[in-house]
Amino acid sequence: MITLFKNIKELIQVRNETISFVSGKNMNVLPTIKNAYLLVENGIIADFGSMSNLKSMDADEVIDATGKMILPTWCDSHTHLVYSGNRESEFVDRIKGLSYQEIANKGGGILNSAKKLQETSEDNLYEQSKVRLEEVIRLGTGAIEIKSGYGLTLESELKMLRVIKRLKENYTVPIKATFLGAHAVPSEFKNNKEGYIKLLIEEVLPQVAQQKLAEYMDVFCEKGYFSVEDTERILQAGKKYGLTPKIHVNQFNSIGGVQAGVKYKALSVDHLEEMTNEDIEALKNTKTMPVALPGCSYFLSIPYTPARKMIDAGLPLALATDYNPGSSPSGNMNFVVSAASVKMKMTPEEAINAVTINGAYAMGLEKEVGSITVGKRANIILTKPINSYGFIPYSFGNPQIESVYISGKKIG
Ligand SMILES: N=CN[C@@H](CCC(=O)O)C(=O)O
Ligand SMILES: [Zn+2]
Repeated sequence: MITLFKNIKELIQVRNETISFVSGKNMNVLPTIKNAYLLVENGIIADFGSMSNLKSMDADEVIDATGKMILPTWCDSHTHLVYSGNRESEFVDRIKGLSYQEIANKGGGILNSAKKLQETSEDNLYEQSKVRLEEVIRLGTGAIEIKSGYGLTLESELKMLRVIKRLKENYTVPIKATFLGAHAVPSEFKNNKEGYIKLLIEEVLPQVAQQKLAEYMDVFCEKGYFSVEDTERILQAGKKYGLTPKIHVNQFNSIGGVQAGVKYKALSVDHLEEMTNEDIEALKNTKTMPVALPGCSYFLSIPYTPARKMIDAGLPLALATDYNPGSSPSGNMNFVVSAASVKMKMTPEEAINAVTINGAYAMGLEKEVGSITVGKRANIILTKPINSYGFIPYSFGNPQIESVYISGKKIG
């Protein structure tokens, strides 16, 4: 099957070769071709270039993209999309003045979601999760990472990971699974965190690895959750099973989680709302991708990751939704692009690089998605007629996507 997209007003994020990620000043460089064509063969990008170089050919399908733009789909490298129910009542509690931490201390928060998930059947959890996955694909997400971490028992963590596996089997978007057993200390272990860590290391991790249910592992390294020492122990245990870390750090406090991530060669360190100069220094010249989650900052009214300071210091940055019921109940990457520009002062070029090539790297998918490159999957966004790609962050809340193609097939 050959599909030709022709007369594309601007083809965005074109890279002749696969690159890992962009950092510092290069984040402000977004290569494009104006008046372009894109050729897709059997779901893979086969060719692209300027319309003036298009040779005559027999395509099975020709799509005239006059006035419209094409970009690679968004790469959402941090989500908790598999969850049960919602936490709307906590949202109302926060409106009335309680903080996220106060709600968590009262047994709400992650523990509230864990209780709901434990009481939900695997089939029902799958049904709830697939609705969210389909929704975010329609919003332009074409590769996604999903974490466990609302199970907090052997049985329920495995249940979550099996749901992620079923999503992988039934959808063609690339999905990466992350084991986040160390998301919170369950109430049964309230005064025995050590017991829970032992359970994770000695019982849950070996099962996750044996059943090949995750590519990555995560720890919520934060005051009141898991200390740097706990984090290092858990990462060390996961390393034995070949699980690469992608960790939650510096959401509320800078306690050394960034340094632990770098030490254990984490693929990414995520959140980073609180960053010291030492944290920024620690990330320099490493392969660990910093990931900012502006939806969480927006929803919890906490600081935004200091993107300007980090990029100006030469670091790369990826952006993701953190889609979860407590701190970011939205998987809309278009909002993330906009919030990054409006609130974090990232240029449209920086924001688009952060949600495409850098996002792909942050989940180990940079060879498959994240740019318009021959040989990559044809996971692409066709915009409505717009004047420039800067219109996407500018027109916040107004969808500029006309259609989404996954492996060359139009969705919906
Ligand atoms: N901070 C830790 N975990 C999630 C939120 C979990 C929740 O509140 O349910 C996050 O990334 O924001
Ligand atoms: Zn998260």
